This record gives sequence, structure tokens and C-alpha cells, in this order.
Amino acid sequence: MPLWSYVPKQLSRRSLGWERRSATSIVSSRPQSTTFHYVDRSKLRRSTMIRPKMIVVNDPYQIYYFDAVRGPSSSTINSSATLQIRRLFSSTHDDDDDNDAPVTQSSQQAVAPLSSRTQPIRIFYASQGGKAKLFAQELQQTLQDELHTVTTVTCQSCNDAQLQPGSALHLFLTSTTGVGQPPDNAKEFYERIMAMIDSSSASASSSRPLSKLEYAVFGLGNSEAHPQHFNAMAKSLDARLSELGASRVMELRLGDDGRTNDVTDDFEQYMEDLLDLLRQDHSPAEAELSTADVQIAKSISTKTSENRVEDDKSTASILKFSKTLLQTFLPTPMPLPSNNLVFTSTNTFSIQQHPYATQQRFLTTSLRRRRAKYEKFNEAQLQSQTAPSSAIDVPFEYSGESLEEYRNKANLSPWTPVPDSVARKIFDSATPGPEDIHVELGSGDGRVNFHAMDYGVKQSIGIDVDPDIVAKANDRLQRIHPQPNMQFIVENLMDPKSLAWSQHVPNATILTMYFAKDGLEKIRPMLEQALRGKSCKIYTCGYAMPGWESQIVETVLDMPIYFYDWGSADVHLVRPDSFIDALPPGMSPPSNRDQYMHKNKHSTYQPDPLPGFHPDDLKDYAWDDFDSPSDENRSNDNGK
Ligand SMILES: Cc1cc2nc3c(=O)[nH]c(=O)nc-3n(C[C@H](O)[C@H](O)[C@H](O)COP(=O)(O)O)c2cc1C
Repeated sequence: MPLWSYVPKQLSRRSLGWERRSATSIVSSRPQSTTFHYVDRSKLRRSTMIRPKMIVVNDPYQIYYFDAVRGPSSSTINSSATLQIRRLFSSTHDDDDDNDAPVTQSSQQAVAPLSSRTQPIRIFYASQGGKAKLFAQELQQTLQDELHTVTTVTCQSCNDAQLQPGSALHLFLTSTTGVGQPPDNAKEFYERIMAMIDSSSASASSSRPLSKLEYAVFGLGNSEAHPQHFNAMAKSLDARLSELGASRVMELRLGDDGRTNDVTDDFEQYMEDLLDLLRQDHSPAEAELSTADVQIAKSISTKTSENRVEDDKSTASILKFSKTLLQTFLPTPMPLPSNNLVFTSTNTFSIQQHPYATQQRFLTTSLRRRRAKYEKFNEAQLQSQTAPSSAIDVPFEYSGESLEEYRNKANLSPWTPVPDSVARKIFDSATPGPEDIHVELGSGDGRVNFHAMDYGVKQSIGIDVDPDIVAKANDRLQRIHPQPNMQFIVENLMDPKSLAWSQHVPNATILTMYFAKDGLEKIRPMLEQALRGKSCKIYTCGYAMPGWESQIVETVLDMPIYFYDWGSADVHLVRPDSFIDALPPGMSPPSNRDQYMHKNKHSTYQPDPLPGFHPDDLKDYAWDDFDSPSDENRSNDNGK
């Protein structure tokens, strides 16, 4: 079963890379490195035994940060192990660490600053046995996950036009074969490069043929088997490109396949360093903390409670990092509130309230406000038919139609996305089993349905009145997460004869919806009719079903979730006396009301405590489902 999530690509790739290896292997394979790992909560639950350094409780993402993996050896790791965190937000290489063995060799050649971090990237590989090719593919994926535009070709097919300067960052991955020779698929390329008119004698470097071309070379070789010709091709390519006037933006990296080395480790280190280089603008580790940052941090930490972070500099780092998060992930730049931070400390410390979470809460609230505003659209607004000015002002992306048309179509309420953590909370509560059939009324882009599948329901059906958004959900279903037991259909819930009421709702065992109050009011009679004599767990988001009393109310990021346990064997829908007469035949009056009332009532959602590590959790996990090549839209999807 594919696990679906809205983890942005920037996050998912890294977290998966980490999770695939499992916690133990991270510690044992890279004990000296300092890394961040970002893990979506739903996946974290399955795999981690490591306590995160920092939890950003936000929405739609739960991001866990692990930093400074410098823990005990793998043999001493157990489920309660907490990695020792060495330094918060340190860079990948700890300069003060004597034990950090260099994983790659570097040449002493000059390295020029990268001109632009957003230019397209071209990867050229030269591979005899296929390893460099694999690395090139991995690198492409990783860079694409970071939203770079990347193309990968063999060195052979690299033509002169592609070597034109200024157009792209050129990354070369080349192995050496034979006795210090180029792989077959790069012979011609090497000859061409070597034969290029050597203008190294030109007085101005700018007049050389490859001036302004920016490049970095990673070599694959074997120092033990071929000490004399170790990485000969990478070395000569790197030197030659420089001779031809190109700018080396990263020192030559020589991966070593020798017995005591693993070229894969070298390559991963190279990728991390390359990513650091490309992210430099956003790196809190590298950015200097300004006095203002520290000032803000001071004011925050004095405002906050018992367990404040020890020093203001760390606080400032976090703040800065959170700003980076905001810049990176929020669709619209927003002011950063600095007054809602609470630092708490457990074994490690975590941030329960984070500016980003606050932002998201603000967003969620603003969505609700927006919805309320939308509901009150008056005639004058409709008549003007002007499209809303910015994405933040609209509840849904209009696809050309007028607001009025959409409003008529979305006759219950306009679609507004349910935050992912709300959806997850619903299914955490519903604890679906393989027999459950989930139906989402007003399914929009289908996000809740995908979550339902993730939680293991037998079938999930999304029903929405708007064909455009249903098409969108179906498109995602077909292209990104194809599976037979999901369906998105167009039905008008205002039509009592709709298949929704005669077929789908009666079969549902879990029913979810996010309608405004009057929308709920409108569908309630049909819902009650359709569910006569059935058992179903019903969840409404944002608004309570008028006339019903929920057994549980949970609030996740300011959004209440109401749970109604309709007609289960021993629990019946709790409704005021006035409604008891209207109970469908076969249903007895409410009995276990007390059992449910006030349970979790208005509890505020906290992340689950991290569970222990159970290798079994990983067994059936279909990681590859994440790597669908057609995944390209996921990061931009954001529910739209
Ligand atoms: C037949 C053969 C010859 C090789 N010659 C060299 C060499 O001269 N220098 C070197 O550093 N590595 C040499 N290697 C090691 C490879 O470069 C190294 O294993 C590399 O990871 C292979 O990458 P590829 O699969 O992309 O070709 C040789 C490997 C083979 C199988």
C-alpha cells in the first residue's frame, strides 16, 4: 500500500534516505557527520528510535530534526537511546573535530564562488560499470527534490553547446577504467576536451573557451587496486576544465572504491556538501546571527517558561532556522511572530510551539476566516465577478469560471483543504481496519482519501460536486498513487437521489466531511436517512453537525474535529432528547453518553510521544512507492 503524504520533496527525499538506512546504520555508518534529517511524523512513527532534537509542530507538516549524529556505537543503541547532540545547527563538517576523517581527497586547486544557486544544473556522467550512472541519477533526483532544474546525460552526448558558459552549473561524475583510462562512453568527450584549443596562454582568463562555465567534478576510482592511476580521469578532467577557463565551484572530490573505503559514502558526502553549497543563502548554520536575532531570542527566552534553551545564541539559531522554513515552505511571505514560542525540555529539547506552527495556525485560522467571509459574499461582490487577487484570498483555485458559477456549484460550501494533521488525527482516532470503507463528502483534491488509504482502509471514495477538482483528484490518483480501491466521483449531495446517498454513504464505515454549518444542516436529513440501521464513524471538521452531540471533540491547530459514533453496537449517536424520536428504526436511545462526554474534549493536539524502535515496523513498508518517477508535482501540489 503506498504511503501518501504531503511531505515536500525537499523533505521527503532526505528523510527517506535516512529511513531506508535505519537508525542504527546511520549511527554506525556515519558516526562523525552532522546532519539534519527531516521526517514526516507518519513515517517517523514507523522507523525511528532516535529522539529528535527538535520537533516543529506545524501543519501540514510535522518535521523532526535530528542533528549531529554522533552517538554511541551501533551496538549500544537501544530503543531508548538518545543521540548525543553535539552542536545545534552546526555545519556538515565540524571544524573542531579531530576525529573527522576526510572522506574524500581534495585537490588544492582554486575554488570560485558559485554565481547563482538557481541556475539549471547539468549532470554529465562517464561510467564503465554503471556506478557513476546510478550516482548521476541519484544526484539528479536529490537536486530535483530541492527544486533545481536538472538534466543528466552521458559525457558522450555532451556537445559543445552544452558546454557554453553561463547557462548552467555543470557537474561531472566520472569513473576511471582500464589503466587510468576513460570509460567507453566518455572517450570521445575526453578527446574533445583535451583537443580543445588550449588558450591557457591567453592573457585574460575570460578569453579562454570555457570561461564562465561553472563546474564540479566527482571521481570514482580505486586507490588500492590502482594506486598509480587513482581517479586519473577525474583529476585530468578537473584540471583540464580549469585550464580551459572554467570556474571550479567545488574542489575536486575523489571517491574511493578501495577495500577500506566505500565510494557510496564518499558520494553521499559529496552530495551533502553540494547541497550545502547550493543552499548557502538559506543556511542558518552559515548565516551569521545578527545582533537583532540575538536580541529577539533574548526577549523570547525571557518570556518563555521553565525550560528555556540554555543560551540565546541557540535560540537565535532556531529562530533564524524557522525563518528559513517560513521562507521555504509558506506560499506567501508572512511576518514572523516572535511572541509565541515555548521551549520545553525533555531529554533533549523540543519546541512545541514554533513560529512556523504559529504561522500555520494563522494560516488555518485565516482559511476559516476566509471561508466565513466567502459564505457572506454579497450580491455586489458576486456581480463584480472579479477574480480574487491573491491565492491567500481564495478558498480554491478557480479554473476560469466565475465566482458565481463556482459558488453555485459548490452549493454546500466552497472547498477548503483540511490540514494534513487534521486528517491524520481523524484516522488516528478512527483506527481504520482492512474492512473499513471510507467516504469523504466534499472531497476536494482528495487529500483526506489518500490519508485514509495510508491508514489502511479497504476502500476510500471521495465525492465532490465540482468536476474540475474531482478531475484533479483522479489525476493524482492515476499518475502518482495509482491504486484500484480509491475512487473520486462527481455527485451533488444536495440531490436526495444522488448515488452518494443511495450507494456510497450507506456502505461507509468511516465518513468524513468539512462543511460549514449550513452545509451540514442541509445534508443532515439525507445523511440520517442513508445511515438508517448502519454503523459508522462520522467526523466533521471545523463545524459540528447541527442537532447532534459529538462524543469527542479534538482540536488540532485550532480546527475542531467532531466525532459521532453512529449506531455502533454499544454506542449510539448522542443527541438531545428532541432528536431521539427521530432515531432511525432499529437504533436504541443513547446509552453510553457519559463514557464519551468530555473525553479528550477540546484537547489540544500534541505530537505522539516517539515510540520505540521496532524492526518489524519496517518489514512491509513499500518505500519504493515514494520514488515514483511521476512524482514531479508533489512538492508543488500543496493540496491544490
Ligand atoms: C577494469 C577496471 C579498471 C579500473 N581502473 C581503474 C583505474 O585505473 N583507476 C582507478 O582509480 N580506478 C579504476 N577502477 C575502479 C573503478 O573506477 C571504480 O570501481 C568505479 O567505482 C567504477 O565506476 P563505474 O561503474 O561507473 O565505471 C577500475 C575498475 C575496473 C573494473
